[in-house]
Amino acid sequence: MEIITDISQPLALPRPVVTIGTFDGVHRGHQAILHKMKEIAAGCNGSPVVVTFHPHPRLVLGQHVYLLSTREEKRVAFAESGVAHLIEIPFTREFAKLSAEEFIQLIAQKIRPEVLVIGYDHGFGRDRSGSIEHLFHFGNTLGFKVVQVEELIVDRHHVSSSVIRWLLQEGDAGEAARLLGREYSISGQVIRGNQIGKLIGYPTANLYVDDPDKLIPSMGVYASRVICRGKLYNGMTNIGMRPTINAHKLTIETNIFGFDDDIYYETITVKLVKRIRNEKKFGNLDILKNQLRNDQQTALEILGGSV
Ligand SMILES: Cc1cc2nc3c(=O)[nH]c(=O)nc-3n(C[C@H](O)[C@H](O)[C@H](O)COP(=O)(O)O)c2cc1C
Ligand SMILES: Nc1ncnc2c1ncn2[C@@H]1O[C@H](COP(=O)(O)OP(=O)(O)O)[C@@H](O)[C@H]1O
Repeated sequence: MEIITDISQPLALPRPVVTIGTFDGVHRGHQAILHKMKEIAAGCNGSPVVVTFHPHPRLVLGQHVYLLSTREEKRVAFAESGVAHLIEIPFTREFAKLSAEEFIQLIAQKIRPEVLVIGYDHGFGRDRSGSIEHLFHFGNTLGFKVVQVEELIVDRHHVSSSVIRWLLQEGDAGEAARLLGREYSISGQVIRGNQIGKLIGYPTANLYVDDPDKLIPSMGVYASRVICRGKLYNGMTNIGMRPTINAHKLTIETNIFGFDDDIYYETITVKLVKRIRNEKKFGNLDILKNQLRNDQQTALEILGGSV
């Protein structure tokens, strides 16, 4: 996948079939759009092109939001979905001032789309004032076809980035995964903790998350899967303050099943499968250790397999 971050000059992409959006999470609704785009591109010997923005427009416009995907995660999701060219427009306050018409003219001049595939609620240009009706109109005058993709509903939820954010902030990792089309994942470097994990027989890899805007789901204990050194393991993850050891900082820590090695400063990815319970304050480390044994059992029932 080619990544383009400069559209000051016209691009010469072969028969571009284009979609435009912020695509936070690259969830099942987004995937339906990407699928349609690829299908159309395959039918006309065209190339699937995604136009997105970085940083996320809401962050630039001062409406803070915790995001489902980092820039890198979004890139990986697009590449895996078969996108040929990814155009990441640097989003600035200046850029946000473009009217709907100016924005679409810019896209038409620099990218020359043959087809524009768009979601059901797409708003573009200043204050998202451009609607799908505008697009059909501009398509006619600027010479591209517009295809709209229907809204996707999964388990009675409208699939949208904000619904998935809400589910994760409620701790419902299972339902979030259904809407995302994959488990919600967090990647980071393994850092040192208080060395209590090994002492009680459950070493935990503590994650340092580099991106301050990455959404951290609600505190609690989760059944998880872990990518470590290129392999997938079962595990259990605690997101919390660890009241039992009187710690005061939010940590994300994972006991990886069937694994025993030093992975300090290595990067791992934790995929949250399902929430097991709330974090609690236990009277002593022995009681916590018993609880961890039960958690491991519960996690294995959810994940299937053995330690
Ligand atoms: C699956 C799991 C569940 C946990 N649940 C709790 C909990 O309910 N309460 C708590 O205080 N700490 C909990 N912890 C955190 C432990 O206190 C922590 O792993 C231990 O203090 C080791 O910390 P260290 O990695 O800094 O050495 C949990 C950890 C894991 C992996
Ligand atoms: N099965 C495992 N799961 C997680 N970490 C493991 C495992 N086996 C070994 N380790 C190593 O042990 C470290 C965690 O041990 P722990 O005593 O909890 O130390 P810390 O307090 O520094 O996290 C991890 O960072 C990793 O390097």
